[in-house]
Amino acid sequence: MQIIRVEDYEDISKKATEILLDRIRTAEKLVLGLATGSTPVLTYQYLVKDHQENQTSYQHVTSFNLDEYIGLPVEDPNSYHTFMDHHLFNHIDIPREQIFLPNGLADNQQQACIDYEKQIQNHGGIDLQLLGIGSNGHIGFNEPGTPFDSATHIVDLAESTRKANARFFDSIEEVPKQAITMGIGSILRSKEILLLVSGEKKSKALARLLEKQVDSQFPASALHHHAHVTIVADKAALQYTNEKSSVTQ
Ligand SMILES: N[C@@H]1[C@@H](O)[C@H](O)[C@@H](COP(=O)(O)O)O[C@@H]1O
Repeated sequence: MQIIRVEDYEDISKKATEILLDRIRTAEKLVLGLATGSTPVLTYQYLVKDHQENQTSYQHVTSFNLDEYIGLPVEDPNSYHTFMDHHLFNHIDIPREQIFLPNGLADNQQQACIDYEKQIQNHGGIDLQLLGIGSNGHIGFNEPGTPFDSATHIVDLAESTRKANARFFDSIEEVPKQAITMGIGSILRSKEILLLVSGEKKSKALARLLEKQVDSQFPASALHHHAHVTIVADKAALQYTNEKSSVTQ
């Protein structure tokens, strides 16, 4: 696990953009795993800016998002479909048919999970997975207790996760109670993982992750089972961490 320590959120986003652009520009074909939440927003803005200024192309990129709420129409402002269109897909040249998000509206949800997992595999797996982390250690929507070998599945969202995400909705009652998410196993099958952690509110979760105790009650700790994880974190997020030795400045 490589940890890149930077000053602040802006620098996290610049570093993440640099890593992503390196892969996007050098690969002949690339499968990106993408994340929602506030953390990657500025990274997406920088990717869009780069596309406008340097015409970096996404014609050869396929993307799979980590998760989606169950029951929100695709066009709902809070659906992750809308989030991704608004922050990234509407502004770059990725072909629409190469964009995949879990289907939160399927009649047969179990089948939708199986289909999503198959689609990822049919595209040769994810080359680079972008991740954020929840304060309780969730990755994607994999809440504490999720088996580390889980594939795409339906989850009941933790109250703490619904509360944290309520800021995007008019009230907590409107936050869906369920979501469809890539499993921890799906995430671990990615060839490379890039985890972005910003701010004081993630500092305890990051400190716990860097204790290196693997515990299913703390989903992000599964990342210790992966050989190629890069964490880009700012000073505020790293404030409880004494691991200066393993930190690249
Ligand atoms: N499903 C998403 C996660 O993929 C994200 O990593 C997490 C953290 O969000 P934020 O980046 O807003 O702190 O929130 C949501 O629950």
